[in-house]
Amino acid sequence: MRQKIAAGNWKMNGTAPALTELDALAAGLPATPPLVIVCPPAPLLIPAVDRASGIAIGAQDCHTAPSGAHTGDISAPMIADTGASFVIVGHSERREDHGETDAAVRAKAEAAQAAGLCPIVCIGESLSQRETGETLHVIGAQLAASLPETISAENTVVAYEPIWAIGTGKVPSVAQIAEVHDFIRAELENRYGPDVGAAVSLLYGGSVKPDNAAAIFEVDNVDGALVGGASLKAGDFLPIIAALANS
Ligand SMILES: O=C(CO)COP(=O)(O)O
Repeated sequence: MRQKIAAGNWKMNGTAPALTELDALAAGLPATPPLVIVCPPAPLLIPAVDRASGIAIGAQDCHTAPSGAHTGDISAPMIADTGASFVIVGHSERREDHGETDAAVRAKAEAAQAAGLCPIVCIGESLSQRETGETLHVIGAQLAASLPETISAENTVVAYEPIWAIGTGKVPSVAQIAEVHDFIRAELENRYGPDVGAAVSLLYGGSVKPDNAAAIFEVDNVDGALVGGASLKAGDFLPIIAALANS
C-alpha cells in the first residue's frame, strides 16, 4: 500500500502565532491518519518541529550545496538539523520567481536525499501548455530532468501541481488529473522499475479544498495532496486530511 500523504505548504505565510494551528491539527487528526506534513516558512521550522505532535515538518526549498558562500540560502543538512524530514523542491513559484531549472531542481532533490530528507518534487504545466496540448510532453520532460538518479518510496514524493490551478480556485477535472497521474506512474515504472515506480506516492496540488478533496482522492494514482491556502487553518486542512483517511 502506498503511503497516503496530506502535505500543507504554508508558502510565505505565518509567524509564531500561526504555530497554534499545529496544536489544532494534532487535536483533530482522525483515528488512523495519513502521513500529515506541514511545511512552514524557514524561521518556523525549529519551533514547529518542537511543537508538532503526530505531524511531520518540511521545508519549502533547499540549496544544492551542503554549505558555502550562498547568502540567504539554506542547505539540506541545515534543514535536517532542525528535525524536519521533508523538503519541497521545484515548486512552480520557485521555478518562476527564482529561475530554477529542472537541473537545479534535480540537484536540490539529490542534496535533500543525501542529507536524509525526503524531497517532494513538484512538476506541472502552465495554462498555455495545457491549452496547446503539451501537458504530457511537459510533464514527461520535467520528470526526466527533475527527478533524482535513484528514488525509493521512502526518499522521494512527486507532486503534480498544474500552475493554472494554484491559488486560482480552478481545479482540473478528475479525468484530467487521472490522465496525468497515470502518465506519471507509468513514467516512474519505466525509469525506476515496476516495484519502485508503483511504490512512490503521487500528490495532486492546486486549489485542493474541503469541498473537492474527496473527489480528487478517488482518482487512481492520487495518493494525497499538496495543499496551499487551505493548509493555513486547521479548520480547513482537517477535513481534507479526513477525506484522505477515508479514501
Ligand atoms: O501551490 C500549492 C501547494 O504547493 C497549491 O496552492 P493552493 O492550494 O493555494 O492552490
